[in-house]
Amino acid sequence: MRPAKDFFAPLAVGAPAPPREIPARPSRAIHFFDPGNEKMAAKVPAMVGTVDVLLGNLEDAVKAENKEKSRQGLVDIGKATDFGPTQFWTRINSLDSPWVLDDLTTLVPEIGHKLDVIMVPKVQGAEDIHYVDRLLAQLEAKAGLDRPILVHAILETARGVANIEEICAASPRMQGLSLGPADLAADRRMKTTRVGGGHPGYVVRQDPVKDDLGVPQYDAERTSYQQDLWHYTIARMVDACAMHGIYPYYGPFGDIKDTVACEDQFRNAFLLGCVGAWSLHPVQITIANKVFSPSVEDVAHARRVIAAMGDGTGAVMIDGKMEDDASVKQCQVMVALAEELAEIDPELKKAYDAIEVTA
Ligand SMILES: CC(=O)SCCNC(=O)CCNC(=O)[C@H](O)C(C)(C)COP(=O)(O)OP(=O)(O)OC[C@H]1O[C@@H](n2cnc3c(N)ncnc32)[C@H](O)[C@@H]1OP(=O)(O)O
Ligand SMILES: O=CC(=O)O
Ligand SMILES: [Mg+2]
Repeated sequence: MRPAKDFFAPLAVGAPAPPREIPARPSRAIHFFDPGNEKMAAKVPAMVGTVDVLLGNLEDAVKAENKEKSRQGLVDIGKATDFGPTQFWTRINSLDSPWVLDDLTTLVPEIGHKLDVIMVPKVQGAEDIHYVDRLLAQLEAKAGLDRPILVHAILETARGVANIEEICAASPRMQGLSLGPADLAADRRMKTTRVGGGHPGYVVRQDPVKDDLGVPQYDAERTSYQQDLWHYTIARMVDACAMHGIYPYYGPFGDIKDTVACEDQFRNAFLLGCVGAWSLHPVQITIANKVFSPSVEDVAHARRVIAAMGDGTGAVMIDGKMEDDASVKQCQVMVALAEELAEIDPELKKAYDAIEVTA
């Protein structure tokens, strides 16, 4: 552990100072594309401004023989594109792969000035972040960058989950965490075969009804409810991120055609405290933008509570419900997010501005 006095010092002579605080930037959808896939890459310039984060993926889903092509494709896109309000991220190959060193030593000098965040997969513990942190500082210094590149870790190993707090605290560059349900399921030896989402076998069943003599009727019809496989891990991730002032994200939802279940999964994550989710296909951008933007009804209610609560202390009744210091704080979270999103999304701004705050 670095002593507190050294925590914010650059890790290489000439490297930019690490951030003291991670700014809250809209990142409802982190949209994945393969920069080596000509069809996908060609769509990227037109996606600027329609999605909060564009992420050039170099890791899983890119075939081994295409790794160099995708890396070069990312360099070309990074150089040629003006990203405007959209953040530009990449997911590098895993730290134990033969490609990651070339990923970092190529990307930082070539397009480091454009990259906002580097996503690191399969992070196991603080030592992985320390490695990336030092190497980035050296490369940034060599490239003469004046702004540090932030680091985002994917939570996709059992060890990573066990070490979650130390990962969040490992560097002032840490921007956030994403849940990686596919790799995590494999690493935990969960008996699933999907990329995120639920499972029809993971249920809680109603107790058997009893007959008039009190005998349980095991064969009688019973209600069962599918449960959320990811609840524990998302909640753990949200707490760790909140504690460290960084941002939690739900990861991939692989059933592209099941837009309804994708929306449910994203909304569960939003309600639990995540700020965004991955989009693997353009159709998922629309879902994420909708789900991770507070609804007009929620913003209207939140503004009403804030107005009624005056200095934020005490208790009031609104529509038969008690509101007090704790509920007004939740309302402030909602309104702060709405204001942040309104700055970059004219449609949302119009909708939020049209709200009339009633007594
Ligand atoms: C577990 C994990 O690690 S998840 C993260 C890694 N995985 C990924 O990054 C996957 C990214 N997404 C993809 O590779 C693709 O979307 C697939 C393979 C899932 C589906 O691709 P397709 O079968 O081509 O989908 P579909 O036919 O619906 O595509 C429609 C159009 O959208 C384009 N498109 C599809 N996905 C994307 C994308 N992510 N970004 C930009 N454009 C896309 C297609 O090129 C196609 O273009 P066209 O109309 O000019 O032909
Ligand atoms: O990389 C993501 C995952 O789910 O695995
Ligand atoms: Mg993965």
